[in-house]
Amino acid sequence: MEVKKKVVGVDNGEVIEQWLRKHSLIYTGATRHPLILSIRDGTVHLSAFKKWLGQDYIFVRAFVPFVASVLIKAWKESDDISDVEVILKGMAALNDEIEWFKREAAKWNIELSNIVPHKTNERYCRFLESLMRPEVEYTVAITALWAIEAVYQESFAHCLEDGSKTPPELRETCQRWGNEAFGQYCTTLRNIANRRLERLSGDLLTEGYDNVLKQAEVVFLRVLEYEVEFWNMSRGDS
Ligand SMILES: Cc1ncc(CNC=O)c(N)n1
Repeated sequence: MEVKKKVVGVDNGEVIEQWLRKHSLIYTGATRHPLILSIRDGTVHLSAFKKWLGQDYIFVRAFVPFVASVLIKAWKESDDISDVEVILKGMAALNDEIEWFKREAAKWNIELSNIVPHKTNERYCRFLESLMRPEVEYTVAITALWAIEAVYQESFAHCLEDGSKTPPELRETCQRWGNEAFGQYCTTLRNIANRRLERLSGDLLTEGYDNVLKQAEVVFLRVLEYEVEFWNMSRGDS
């Protein structure tokens, strides 16, 4: 039996909000990357956009089994049955997304079957694979899922804000992740992650509680690093 002790009277705010303050530099690096800023100001090189599109299709194909693994963890470990439904809706959206990638690639004359995964992409996909292991706690995995989605949501929403000069032919791409419903999905994921992380913060006597909290923070930071590298790769910096 798990022994738990909730610390009362201690409230440092929500864990993720604390991390966002603590790691704001790297978070901004991932969500306001020069590639995103160039889309927003209309100076983006279409070669960079096309490179991103082809590589991201490969990434998303690997992302599907990762999300499936989070779904399994939610089913096994979550204290709230609605988590499974939230993740299932996310998976359903990925089904549409894969079809969208195929249509978008055809529009740009990109042959998806010929795309060779870039080293940076392979590293990120291997990282996802490491998070699929059963030993990785649900709390850690859902934190990663939130972070991965949030970076895209914040990045592409920025390209749609008033005053942005995003080229018309790229607006649909920005809409895909920058739209309100996707923003809502990310907020729901963050709430789930916060709920799980806060439970850990309170569970002083649960064995390894601080360990899982640390693991989740490290995974959050790794996601941000991989996202920055992914943008860099698309610009041809690596
Ligand atoms: C590299 C990367 N990060 C996050 C996302 C957004 N999630 C699913 O589409 C993505 N497509 N690609």
